[in-house]
Amino acid sequence: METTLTIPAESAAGTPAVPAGQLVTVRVPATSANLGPGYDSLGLALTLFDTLTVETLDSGELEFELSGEGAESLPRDASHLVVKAITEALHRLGFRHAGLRITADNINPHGRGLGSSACAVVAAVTAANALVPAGSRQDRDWVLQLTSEMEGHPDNVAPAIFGGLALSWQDSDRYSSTCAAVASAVIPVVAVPDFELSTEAARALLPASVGHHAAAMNSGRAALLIHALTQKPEFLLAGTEDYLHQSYRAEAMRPSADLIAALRRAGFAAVVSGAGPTVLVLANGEDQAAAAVEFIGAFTAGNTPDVGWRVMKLAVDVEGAKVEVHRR
Ligand SMILES: Nc1ncnc2c1ncn2[C@@H]1O[C@H](COP(=O)(O)OP(=O)(O)O)[C@@H](O)[C@H]1O
Ligand SMILES: N[C@@H](CCOP(=O)(O)O)C(=O)O
Repeated sequence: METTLTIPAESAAGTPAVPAGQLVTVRVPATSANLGPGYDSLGLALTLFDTLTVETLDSGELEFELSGEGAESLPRDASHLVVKAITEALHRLGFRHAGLRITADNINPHGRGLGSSACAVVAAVTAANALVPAGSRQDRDWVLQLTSEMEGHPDNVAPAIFGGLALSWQDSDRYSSTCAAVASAVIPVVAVPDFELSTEAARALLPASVGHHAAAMNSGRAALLIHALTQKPEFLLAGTEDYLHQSYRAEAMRPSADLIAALRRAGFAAVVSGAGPTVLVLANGEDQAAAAVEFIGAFTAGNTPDVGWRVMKLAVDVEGAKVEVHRR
């Protein structure tokens, strides 16, 4: 999560409010970005979902019903990320709200590298877009532009919007993304530790530039990774080698870095999920996925006794953000 977008106070004057009583629900998948060498460009949607319901009010109030992740700690005012993103999205669409009831069931763990902030802004912007009249609504590319701007990089928001494996890139003022079909043998396994690392802090650890050799090595692996993910999973281990970010961040997530090194030595394609500290294994088939779960259990029991890990065998979500309009 990078950008805080603010609306000038005077711009709200004269802007129509979305009528009260509109009700939409959006379901958005968690995402694992980077996948090793795909820093700020590759991301995979996972079958772990946050659900956001937004109702427009005319009371001027903000009401919150929060459950799951962050229910006790997230702010219950205009500084809540979902409220900020809805407010900004409505502004860009030529509207404002006159009060909101936010009901959020957050399953995606926060600050763990599974794209929770991207999940939140995609849900919010998608909901805002569904709340305005049909003639004012925009397409999913518009959602990609705004949410990438909010996040500062497109690699989480693209798979959260479109589902599947998203390959994203950036021109000076425009984000683009396309999807590739993941081979059915590829099974994502995540090990989520009980400590957090904010994406902002993890990005601050990266150098301003890297050498030509590292860039060349990384290009080769990123190209190989797409082939491995889509057609030849036997190349997943080689294709997930990264030269741009993981080594610089390792000290900030030592237990995760140790687990990844051990998994890779044992032949599993393990990487840092997003900016960490979650560990992602891209398993080649059910047997390897089961073996990865077992390996993680045994390694962490013996080597990271102070860290609690939640290990989940997931699947690739191919639907992306789904919106349901209850009342308009
Ligand atoms: N569903 C949500 N509702 C409100 N704020 C959220 C939500 N999800 C994430 N956030 C905010 O984003 C922060 C995590 O963002 P970030 O550091 O980018 O980690 P992550 O890897 O989980 O995206 C949380 O601490 C919280 O402030
Ligand atoms: N490319 C970004 C991805 C951040 O993902 P998150 O899930 O940790 O927010 C980065 O590596 O900083």
